[in-house]
Amino acid sequence: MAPTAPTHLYFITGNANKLAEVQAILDGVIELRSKNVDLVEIQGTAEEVTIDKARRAAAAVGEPVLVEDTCLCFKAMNGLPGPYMYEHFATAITSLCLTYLRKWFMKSLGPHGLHKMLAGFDDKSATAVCNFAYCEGPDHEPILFQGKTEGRLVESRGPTVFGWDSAFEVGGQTYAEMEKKDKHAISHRGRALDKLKEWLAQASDA
Ligand SMILES: O=c1nc[nH]c2c1ncn2[C@H]1C[C@H](O)[C@@H](COP(=O)(O)OP(=O)(O)OP(=O)(O)O)O1
Ligand SMILES: [Mg+2]
Repeated sequence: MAPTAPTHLYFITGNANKLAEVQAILDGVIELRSKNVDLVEIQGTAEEVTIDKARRAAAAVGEPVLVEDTCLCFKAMNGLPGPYMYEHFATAITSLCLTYLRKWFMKSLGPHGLHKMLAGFDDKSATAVCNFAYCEGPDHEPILFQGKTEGRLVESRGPTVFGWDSAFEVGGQTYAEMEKKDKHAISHRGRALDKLKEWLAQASDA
């Protein structure tokens, strides 16, 4: 059965900053309700984690749901152990990184210390990747919407309200230094939600 456009969506998150951004970006597009459901996050690639999370959320809520998973990836670290080891390294890092490492890094280094992660590397480039998954309800296949933004890891500049916003620079400004609407116009989250909006528009025409 082809997925149909929902009239409302439950955005399942425990992160208040994400919720505020998603509400702002989807304002006037769809009725967004929020719910914090404690969901088990499996180990796997970012895409697998998000799709599985959407399935669990739909089963728990019994309504159309949206979930999101964000990660910040560093080119220097991926490239490090060479092409052969890369596969093993990347798999191990992806699964570990997703659930524990990135939170551990954020907690122990904080936004002010985050740049130290790449202290030994010349390449400071980083990619912010956002995966949203929409699931119409229990027993429906989730649909994935991905957005990516290239930037670099810098010493913290701007307010340290949201995760690594003050340490991720795009076009000369950190996310934290940008007006919210300017961040949304180029952010990983804004880009992923552009795809969701496009899908919603098409699905409601169909
Ligand atoms: O635009 C962003 N700007 C700066 N930092 C960000 C952003 N988006 C996520 N982050 C940070 C917050 C969290 O410390 C970490 C993992 O995010 P992530 O695991 O997806 O979120 P979470 O577990 O806090 O919420 P949820 O309940 O939706 O899974 O990345
Ligand atoms: Mg999470």
